[in-house]
Amino acid sequence: MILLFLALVCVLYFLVYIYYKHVYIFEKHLKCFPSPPDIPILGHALDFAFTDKGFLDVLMHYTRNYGDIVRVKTGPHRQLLLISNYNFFQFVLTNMKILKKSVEYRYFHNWLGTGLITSSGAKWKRHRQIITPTFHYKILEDFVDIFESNAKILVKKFESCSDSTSVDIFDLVNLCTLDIICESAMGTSVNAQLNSDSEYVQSVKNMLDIVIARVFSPIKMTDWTYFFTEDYRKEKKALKVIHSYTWNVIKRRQEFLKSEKNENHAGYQKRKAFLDLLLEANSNGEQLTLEEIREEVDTFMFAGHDTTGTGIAFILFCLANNAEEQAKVFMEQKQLFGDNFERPPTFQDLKNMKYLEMAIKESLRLYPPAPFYSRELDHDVLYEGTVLPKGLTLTLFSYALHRNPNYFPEPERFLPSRFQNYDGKMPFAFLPFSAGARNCIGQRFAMAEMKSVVSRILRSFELLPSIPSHELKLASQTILISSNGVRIRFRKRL
Ligand code: HEM
Repeated sequence: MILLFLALVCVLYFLVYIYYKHVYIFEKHLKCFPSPPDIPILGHALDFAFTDKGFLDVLMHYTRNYGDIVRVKTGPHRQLLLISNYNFFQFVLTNMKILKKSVEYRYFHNWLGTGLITSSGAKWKRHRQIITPTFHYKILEDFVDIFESNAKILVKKFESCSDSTSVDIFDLVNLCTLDIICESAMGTSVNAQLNSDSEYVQSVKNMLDIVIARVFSPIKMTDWTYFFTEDYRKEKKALKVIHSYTWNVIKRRQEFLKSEKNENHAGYQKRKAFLDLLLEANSNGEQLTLEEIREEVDTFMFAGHDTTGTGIAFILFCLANNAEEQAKVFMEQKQLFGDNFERPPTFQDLKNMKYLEMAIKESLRLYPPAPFYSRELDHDVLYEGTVLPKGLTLTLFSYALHRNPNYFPEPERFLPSRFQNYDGKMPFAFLPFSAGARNCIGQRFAMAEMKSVVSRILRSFELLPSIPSHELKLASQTILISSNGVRIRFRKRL
């Protein structure tokens, strides 16, 4: 009897504790923020489970109807603030105490370990310091010919469909950017464009699908139920392929760096891949273990391919559907290349592509490859007099921020010239690469790559709208996609 009584007290105590930690504290501090109608325990979870429109549409619906700071209850345990407010973005991104990523990022751990994207605390800080110099302008110059040679293969692919009335460019562009990042990060080629069936390419694709499925599926979210799913087995298989590829490359590059005959070593060029720079940093006493290097190389492979792929696909779509803007970008190419469109661009050429840069920025504003990114509070934080409790997720919804007419008049229009006088004026209104300490370390690389590939394509083709005209159906996976593809048409330039 006493035991039963004690057990009852324990259960009661546990329930009160859960109520206090997950309901009362949040209710007390966050009631000032507007929130859509919800149901007990599940909160707004059903809005996401039963939408036929997708996650992105639900978030946009909340923002349109409840404002630029919305309180969302994604389940019994979790609450988030959905933020598209300028001051709040600035507050979060400049606060050195809000650096921890939200729990969703843990689904990447089996693949990326705790590389830059997923790590936090002392490990993240140390790695960021060691890796930052590898993205210096001087080093990026070496990658220009990788961009050009892979863009040429993409042009060949487009040539084969230049009579077509409508081509879905999304996957083709993504294979190109996978080749580019593989060569830049590891110094090897997976030939994704020429061999999209390769085991490595398929495994990377599978991992992206599996991770996103875990974010949204209640069964796959929890490790012990995920263990019984087909995806668990698929993940194990894919990771075996990906990790053994990365390990093999690391071992080969390590041996090469040790070898005396660097200069004349057949098969290797003088250009250094990111991996070489990390291995060198290691031998200079910076102390990244080989496992940590593996994590970072896989992180580059993940972070550096479908982001730029999406970015390029959407800018091509924007130019195809805005003939006047395309003409301006093309004019700039003519000024730089004269009649010699076959000349490979130099790094200085890329810097001089100012109008193309504005067009890419405008496309990133409308179609940010990372439409939101999140932080989790590991302690209470005070924001404009309100306590934001520990455990709260802050979701920075850059897609909605970019479409706020207060910051960008006529937000739905593609107007590259708005970036002519933009820089520096409102630094927290345009954030495709995030900002502050955890901003995108690869943004200069990404911008150079996107310019280079788009320039190569524009020098080869006039881009036209597809027939019939194509309306994008935007949706959010690990990145922004269009669920019905990104369709345009090509006309070869003579
Ligand atoms: C258009 C292309 C790209 C876009 C839009 C983009 C966007 C972003 C964003 C929004 C973040 C912050 C994510 C967060 O807070 O959770 C980020 C972080 C990061 N990006 Fe990119 N990215 C791009 C290309 C690249 C490339 C090419 C690389 C590598 C070569 C790269 C490597 C990284 C890494 C390592 C981080 C984590 C940085 C840290 O936390 O210290 N990204 N990126």
